[in-house]
Amino acid sequence: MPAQWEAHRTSGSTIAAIATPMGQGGVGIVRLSGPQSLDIAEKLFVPGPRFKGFKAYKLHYGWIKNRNQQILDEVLLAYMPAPYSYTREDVVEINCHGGPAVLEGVLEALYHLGAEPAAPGEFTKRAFLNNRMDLTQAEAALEMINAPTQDGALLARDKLQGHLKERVDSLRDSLEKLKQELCLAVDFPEEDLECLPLADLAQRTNSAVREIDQLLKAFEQNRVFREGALVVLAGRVNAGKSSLMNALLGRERAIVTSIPGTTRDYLEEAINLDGLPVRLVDTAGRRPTRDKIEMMGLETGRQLISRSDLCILVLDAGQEPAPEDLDILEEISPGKLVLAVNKQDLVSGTPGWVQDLKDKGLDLVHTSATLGHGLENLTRAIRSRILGEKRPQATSSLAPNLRQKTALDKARQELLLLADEARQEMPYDVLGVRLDYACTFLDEITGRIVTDDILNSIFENFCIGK
Ligand SMILES: Nc1nc2c(c(=O)[nH]1)N(C=O)[C@@H](CNc1ccc(C(=O)N[C@@H](CCC(=O)O)C(=O)O)cc1)CN2
Ligand SMILES: Nc1nc2c(ncn2[C@@H]2O[C@H](COP(=O)(O)OP(=O)(O)OP(=O)(O)O)[C@@H](O)[C@H]2O)c(=O)[nH]1
Ligand SMILES: [Mg+2]
Repeated sequence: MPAQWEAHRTSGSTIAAIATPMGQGGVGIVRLSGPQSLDIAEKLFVPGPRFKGFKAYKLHYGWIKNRNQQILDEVLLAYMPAPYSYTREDVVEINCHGGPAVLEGVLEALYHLGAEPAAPGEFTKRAFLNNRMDLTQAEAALEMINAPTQDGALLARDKLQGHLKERVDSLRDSLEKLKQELCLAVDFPEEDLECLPLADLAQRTNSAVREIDQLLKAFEQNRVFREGALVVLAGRVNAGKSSLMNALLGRERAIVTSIPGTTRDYLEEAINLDGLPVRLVDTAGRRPTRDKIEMMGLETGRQLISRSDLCILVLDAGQEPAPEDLDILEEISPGKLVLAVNKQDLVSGTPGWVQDLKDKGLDLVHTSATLGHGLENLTRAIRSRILGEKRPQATSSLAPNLRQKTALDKARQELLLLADEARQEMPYDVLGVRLDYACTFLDEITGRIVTDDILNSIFENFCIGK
């Protein structure tokens, strides 16, 4: 462990928090970590008749008292002694009935006996500081909780298991080794050591860059599984955007009326499209307007479209595309566009202009939001526009998160500079400094080098009790 963290480890405080969500549940867990965990829990626990002392990793049946020494709830209690626990400290978990009043009563009693409230992510932070996991694994715990779909969970699992850490560490080790070979040539020039040939250096730098590129590619490919794809419904007023939003969600989320200009602001809802997590956004319908509020809504819509992974242009099958629709057709590349020709129930046959759009090779589906027709085709079109035919490769594509990606970018940049400087035959010690920088950026990913700022920015996103 880096020396700077010794202080944290020996700080000796015992933290407590409710580890399960607030609300009613079958079971709710209150968690303690730190040297006083068992002492504190013991003072509140009234064991059942078969209890013969606290055994590690057993569930002990009994009752728990509140801070006034009244029996509060029937519980199961687990004791996990250091260092074989989640945090590597003594951990006690109290499994209560899952109601907020019970859990708060227990927590209050723990505070009363000297436990301190845990900060967000503090259990996992302690696990990291005590070397039970590296930073990529700590982040994976959060990604697991936030995973919007099962595929997203599989990606988090790979990192939780330490596969990203292994990849980054082995890349770092190869650069470290390269640097040692360079330095040997610098430090003992008189010994006539064979210098590392520049061609070797170039080749090894190159292969490190390629390794980084693979990880960066996985970042892009898997982004939608971590965050959800942004899909925006757009088009002229009254085309049926809000109706389609509701139909896809399966509930009446957005207001629908026959009055053009019903939606003025945007609405966002999360939806799982056959495993693809989507943030579906309904926007204000387009039309010429001087209304200030409506203009603001339209501007918001435009910004959403520009950030979107996919735009669904909703057209009214009974009307030729309006200039506003043609604007969207112009603005957006066909790869990010699906046309939904809606109100299909009101027309018979395929109007000529629809055929023209199809002939242009645009992705087009016929829908009737009110009858619920064409929704599967629309879902399929959205999926295949965003994903192609691929699903995430749960075992082979290790996907860095944004923080990790940013550090990889920086390491890659150093390696490219190194390659450049090697071509200019710069001195070996100059080249060595580039390798040092690259290693430093890789170390930021795993947390071998870490600042308080990095730690805070990671763990402030956790929930309390994790
Ligand atoms: N009740 C409960 N469920 C939970 C957790 C928890 O902390 N408590 N977890 C929390 O995120 C996750 C499981 N992760 C865990 C990771 C390590 C250890 C642990 O005690 N490891 C020890 C002992 C391992 C062993 O006995 O083989 C160790 O690594 O030394 C516990 C949970 C999900 N479910
Ligand atoms: N017959 C038929 N009517 C539809 C269909 N989809 C929507 N409508 C009707 O068209 C009208 C407008 O629907 P909305 O969903 O509010 O349209 P919008 O595009 O959100 O409109 P704005 O919010 O004004 O931009 C409503 O009266 C809907 O009932 C459809 O597929 N078939
Ligand atoms: Mg609407």
